[in-house]
Amino acid sequence: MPRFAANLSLLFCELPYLDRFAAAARAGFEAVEILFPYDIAARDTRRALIANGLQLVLINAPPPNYTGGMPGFAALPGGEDRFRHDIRRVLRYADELRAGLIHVMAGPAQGAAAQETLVANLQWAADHAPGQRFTIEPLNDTDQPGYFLNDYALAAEVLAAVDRPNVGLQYDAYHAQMIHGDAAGIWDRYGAGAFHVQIGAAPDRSEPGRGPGHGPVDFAALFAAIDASGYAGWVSAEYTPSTRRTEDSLGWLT
Ligand SMILES: O=C(O)C(=O)[C@@H](O)CO
Ligand SMILES: [Mg+2]
Repeated sequence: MPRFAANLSLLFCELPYLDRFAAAARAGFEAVEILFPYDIAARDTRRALIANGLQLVLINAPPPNYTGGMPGFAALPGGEDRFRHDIRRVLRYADELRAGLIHVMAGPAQGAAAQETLVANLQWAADHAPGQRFTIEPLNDTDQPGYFLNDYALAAEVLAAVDRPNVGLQYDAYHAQMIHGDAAGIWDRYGAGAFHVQIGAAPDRSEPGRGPGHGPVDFAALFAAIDASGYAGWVSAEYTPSTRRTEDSLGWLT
């Protein structure tokens, strides 16, 4: 079985932010990810991680976005100065929190200029922080209308153009299923070399499971394919629990 991490921006949200760490540890997780930790002093998040023996796998950049704002702007021509400013800021957080991965969000954009901007921004980030690993993730059009990176083939094209060893794919079974209707096929085609994996059922983005209320993805088969591919990173549970308490949604772990 893969090593599973908990996304604390979606899991354990029935608890205040700083209490989610202990809840994740109690549930057996050894690693977590946090999409936007920027409203909280990094030292408080760091303390919660250490107190609960947790590793931080990933944070998102550039902030702030997503909670009502723009979902990133790395692909927006003209936003380069702001991009660099925000990457510098997110690097300070990543450093203090020992976040292994930074997810760079492309934002709403279209066309060749957007693609060139995204590639150039990612190259700048990769060269500016060669010891840091960055990811990009295709997001589906229903959740993120107009988002530039909305397809796995496009992500592969962007990564080939960026051509840096510290920039890689963030595969999310939920988005892969929503975009292409075939989460397993997308893993088989694009999973090799992925830096990070996230999971959630589609279309309802609930806990991994199959059938009524969850959708068609066979997660046991997907986990086997991920293991067989040699992927050694974390597989992060990024879903909205269908149960009131997150721990009651964790049956899929066993
Ligand atoms: O929406 C997702 O899926 C993500 O992984 C997020 O990082 C976007 O904020
Ligand atoms: Mg995701």
